[in-house]
Parts: sequence; structure tokens; C-alpha cells
Amino acid sequence: MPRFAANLSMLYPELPFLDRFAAAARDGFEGVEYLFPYEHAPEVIAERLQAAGLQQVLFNAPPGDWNGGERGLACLPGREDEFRAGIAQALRYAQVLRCPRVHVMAGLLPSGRTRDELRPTYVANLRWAAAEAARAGVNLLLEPINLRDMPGFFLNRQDHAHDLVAAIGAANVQVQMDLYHCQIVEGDLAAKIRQYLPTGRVGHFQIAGVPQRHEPDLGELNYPFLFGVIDDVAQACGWQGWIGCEYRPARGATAGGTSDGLDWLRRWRAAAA
Ligand SMILES: O=C(O)[C@@H](O)C(=O)CO
Ligand SMILES: [Mg+2]
Repeated sequence: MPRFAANLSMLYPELPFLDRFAAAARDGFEGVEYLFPYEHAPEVIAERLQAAGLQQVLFNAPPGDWNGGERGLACLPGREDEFRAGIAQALRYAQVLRCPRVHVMAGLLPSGRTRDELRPTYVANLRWAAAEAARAGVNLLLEPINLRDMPGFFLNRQDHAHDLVAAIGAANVQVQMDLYHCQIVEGDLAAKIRQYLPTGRVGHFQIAGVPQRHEPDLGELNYPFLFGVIDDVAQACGWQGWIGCEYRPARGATAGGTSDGLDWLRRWRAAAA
């Protein structure tokens, strides 16, 4: 059965970030992920993980000036020094948090530039980062993201991500397959899971309902069916990763809004038990 991680950047918006760890554990999660931990010292987060008995599954490397609209640095010529400093900072956090995966966001295409023009910068940056991460025992993940949520994002399709993973040529670089983005960009999710999971190049899944990015049981996708596909393929190929629950609870920041919306998970666990 797939293991589910709570995405603490999106779940439990009714609570301060550091209180979300205990809330996730109370709801039966064994792992957590989030976008950016950098407002808190890693030792403080490690204490929350330990107190709640949770594993840190994934977080993101620094994305550049997020509030100014940046969404990663990996594809941006001229920003290599900042990219490298961000990877070094992420790997320090990964060590303290005992986290085996770091997502490296690709970045937005600068105006007038094409993906082909930026590919050499992206590949060179990821090769450097992969060597650093390998020394720390960390896998780096590349995530295709839909253009409706992130206009201009460099990486949008699964085939592009797998092509880049091959070009980077490092065993510790994998794809973060977010089924919410994948459905919006290309669909055909079950076939794509069956195509890519056995390659060993999918390091992590994420889920949300489509189109509103609410609970997985709201919207056009049949997640129990997709979990069954992941389960079948994972058992056949020995995949042992996590599924990150990266959605905005439909009840927003209301008290109990996240926990009340977890019926989809309780139903799946009961059916799989
Ligand atoms: O899907 C997403 O949005 C995230 O996984 C992410 O890392 C960038 O926002
Ligand atoms: Mg995602």
C-alpha cells in the first residue's frame, strides 16, 4: 500500500507551521513534506519531527525570490552562484532533518528565451547539484508543473522531465510525478504511471483533486483507482516511495478543516486493510 505524506505547506492552514507536525501525526500520517523550511532552524523542525514520530520525506531547495515571483533558479543563466548556494543550504537542512529527497524547482523562462536555449544551463546546474547531493546521500527531484498555475515554468511534461533526467545522467536524479499537474497538462494518468514507475526514475508522487486542487475525492479524478495502479506497479517493480498530499483543504483554514476532509484517506486505508 502506498504511504501518504502530509504536505504541511498546504494542509492545516488553520495552524502555525510548527504546529502542523503534531496535527499530521494525530491524523495518522507517518511522513511530511513541505515547500520551504528556511524560516526555521533545521534543529527546531527536527525536534517537531521527532516529537511527532514523523519522517521528513521531501522539501524544496531555495527557489530564488519567491515573493518577487521567482519559481526556481536551475534554468537561469547568470544565476549559477545563487543556485549553488541554495543547494548547499538545502543539503544542510536535509542532513539535520534526515530527509532523503530535495525538489529542485526549474524556474520561469526569461522573456524571449526558449526551453532549448536554457537546457544547457539547466543540465549543467543539475549535474553539479547531483554530485553534491550524492555525497550527502540525497536524491534530487525534478517536477513538471502546469502552466495555468505557473505561467512560463520551464518544465511541464513528464516526457521532458525524463529526457532531462537522462541527459543529466546521475543515478540520484529522479522525477517528482505530481498527478494534479500531470492531469492538467497531459492526462492519461494510469498509462503514464505504468510507463514511468517501472523505470526507477520516479522518486515521489503528489496528489490533489483537479481542477481546484482540493481533496483528492473532489473533482474529476478517480484516485482510489490510481492508488490501485500505483500499488500494483510498485509491488511488481519494488518501488517504495511516498505519495505527498499536496492540496488546499476545501474548508480552508476553518478549525478541523483539514482533518474533516481526510475521509478519502480513511476510506482508502479501511479498504486496503
Ligand atoms: O506542485 C507544486 O506546486 C509543488 O510541488 C512545488 O514544489 C512547487 O510549488
Ligand atoms: Mg507538486
